[in-house]
Amino acid sequence: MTDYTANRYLPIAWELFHRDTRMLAHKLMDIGPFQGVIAITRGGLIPSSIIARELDLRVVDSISIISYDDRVQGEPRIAKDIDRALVGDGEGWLIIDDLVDSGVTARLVKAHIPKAHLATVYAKPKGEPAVDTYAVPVPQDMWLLFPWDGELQPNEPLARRRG
Ligand SMILES: O=P(O)(O)OC[C@H]1O[C@H](OP(=O)(O)OP(=O)(O)O)[C@H](O)[C@@H]1O
Repeated sequence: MTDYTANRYLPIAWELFHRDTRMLAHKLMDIGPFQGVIAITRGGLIPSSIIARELDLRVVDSISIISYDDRVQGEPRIAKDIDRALVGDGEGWLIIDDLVDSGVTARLVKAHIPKAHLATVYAKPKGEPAVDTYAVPVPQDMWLLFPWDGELQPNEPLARRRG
């Protein structure tokens, strides 16, 4: 039997990503107000921009966590920290990422900025408990292919692919 599981990508188009992020914005409107956004780079940068626009927030900071090397998870580390003088313990701040998968990144950031509200657009079951709010659940074994990570090219039907 053909093994197609190696290709279980779920492509997310720009329009769908924008719609799902706006869905998250609606949920966050019921939870706020917030005073600023912290993007978890790099995946959190684009949703942070959309969320900041929808929630009319003008102050945006970022934190960079490096934990994957070509899809293999290693020890997570902070490559770029927040402005602590601005953010403090995170009270009233919103942390945004595109996806929570294993939850490693979200747990590290929550421990680092404990009072902030952490939200993701997409959430896999293992990572779901690590975030405060998310918009769309996705199966653990699917790889989300975000629009900035892919390009249009011809492909084979799933039934003809080999792993
Ligand atoms: O729940 P986890 O298992 O920690 O995975 C989720 C993290 O993985 C992705 O980032 P990635 O490390 O691929 O970096 P990038 O956003 O810079 O591409 C994603 O943007 C999250 O930050």
